[in-house]
Amino acid sequence: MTDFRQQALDYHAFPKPGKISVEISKPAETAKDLALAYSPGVAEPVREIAADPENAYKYTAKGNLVAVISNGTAILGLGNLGPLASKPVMEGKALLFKRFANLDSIDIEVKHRTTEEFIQTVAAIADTFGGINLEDIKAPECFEIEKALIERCNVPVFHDDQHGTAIVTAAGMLNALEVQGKDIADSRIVCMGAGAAAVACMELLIKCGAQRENIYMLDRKGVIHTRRDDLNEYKALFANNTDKRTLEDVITDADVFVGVSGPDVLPAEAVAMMAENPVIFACSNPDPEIKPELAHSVRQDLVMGTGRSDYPNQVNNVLCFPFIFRGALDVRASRINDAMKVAAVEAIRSLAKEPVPQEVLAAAGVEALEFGKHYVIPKPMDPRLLPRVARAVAVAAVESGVAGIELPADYMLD
Ligand SMILES: NC(=O)C1=CN([C@@H]2O[C@H](COP(=O)(O)OP(=O)(O)OC[C@H]3O[C@@H](n4cnc5c(N)ncnc54)[C@H](OP(=O)(O)O)[C@@H]3O)[C@@H](O)[C@H]2O)C=CC1
Ligand SMILES: CC(=O)C(=O)O
Ligand SMILES: [Mg+2]
Repeated sequence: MTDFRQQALDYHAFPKPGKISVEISKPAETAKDLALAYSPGVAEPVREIAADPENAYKYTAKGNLVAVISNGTAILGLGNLGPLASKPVMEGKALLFKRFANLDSIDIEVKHRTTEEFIQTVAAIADTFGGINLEDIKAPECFEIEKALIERCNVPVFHDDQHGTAIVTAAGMLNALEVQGKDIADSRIVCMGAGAAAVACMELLIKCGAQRENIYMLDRKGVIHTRRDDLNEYKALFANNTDKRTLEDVITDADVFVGVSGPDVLPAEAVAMMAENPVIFACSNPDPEIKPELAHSVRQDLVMGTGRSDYPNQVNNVLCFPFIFRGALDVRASRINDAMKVAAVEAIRSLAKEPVPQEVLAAAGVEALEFGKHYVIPKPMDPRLLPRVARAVAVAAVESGVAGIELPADYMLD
């Protein structure tokens, strides 16, 4: 473990600190090149953009550029460690945007006093980018921030911990329940955590057929129920009219556990109390709500997922955010709406049922992958995710009327 810690630190430190860099995309060698790139040539696109802001897509990198913006208040499951400490995660998201969707991305960590100050800061720089990916901003502020920025910005604003997580969780959950022979409409769901990811995941599962009254959500104080007087408006949406108060109360006969809270909060004894053929998505990063080895030690009939790359069934928003932004930017969508999110769920979900190419098996370090308990969701390095998800999202944007341009001919047809 210490060895892995040192490997991770060395990976970030050498040969050059950090994980991203900026490269130039035009010749800049000769006096003529510089005259075009800078003075006097640069004045021409300036005038064009001043005359029509849409020309920024034609003459600058805007259309392929996503800002990853955080204030570091909910860094993975590590908590509120401040903006600067979030920088490795945000650089990591930028790396993933580039690696999986060839989107240029830059991380921006914002120090602020009030929520309004954060909103104003982001709104003021939004036009520079084709889209804004908000990351690791804690609840409940994240809800107000995202809503305000969607209203104020002309480019798509997407809080990844809410919607990226929800899309991937829904895709994996629908498949996991299918494998377990269960219907989401009848499934009893326990959600540990009541923040950004939890609220969005449960709202999307409801859109996918789950019954709100079958959901038991818990925060640090236990079950969220109608007689609590300390609930914010987002938790209140999940207040259950129940006498159940503890994890043990609600986990008995539960079909599903979704963990978007913190490490090691699901004991093995609780896993043993779940219904037959349960689904556990322990998504907290880097340490899940229960280690897969421990969960499997008490029962074999599980579908088990975590947020990590080193176990089967990685339920992680990396399966969504690069591809949903690719599709959204390619048709200049003004926002990422529900139709686009549902399209992403279906595209991710259906890919897991197809044969897996050899290159994906090799990258995953396994000999075989087949739809079933240990493979309910595609691997992030599956190259089919880009065309499938981006196309589904772009088509949905066009059909739902939020696209700024038509779908390019033959867009992402594989
Ligand atoms: N796999 C994935 O793709 C993703 C995973 N996550 C994970 O989900 C977790 C939450 O992230 P996010 O929603 O953004 O953060 P938030 O800060 O918005 O919410 C955290 C929530 O978890 C609850 N919580 C924290 N610790 C415990 C505990 N010990 N017992 C019960 N509840 C607890 C908090 O309770 P209270 O309200 O009482 O403070 C709060 O409701 C993180 O671990 C993160 O890594 C998030 C996004 C994506
Ligand atoms: C994966 C992710 O975004 C998180 O754990 O916060
Ligand atoms: Mg996150």
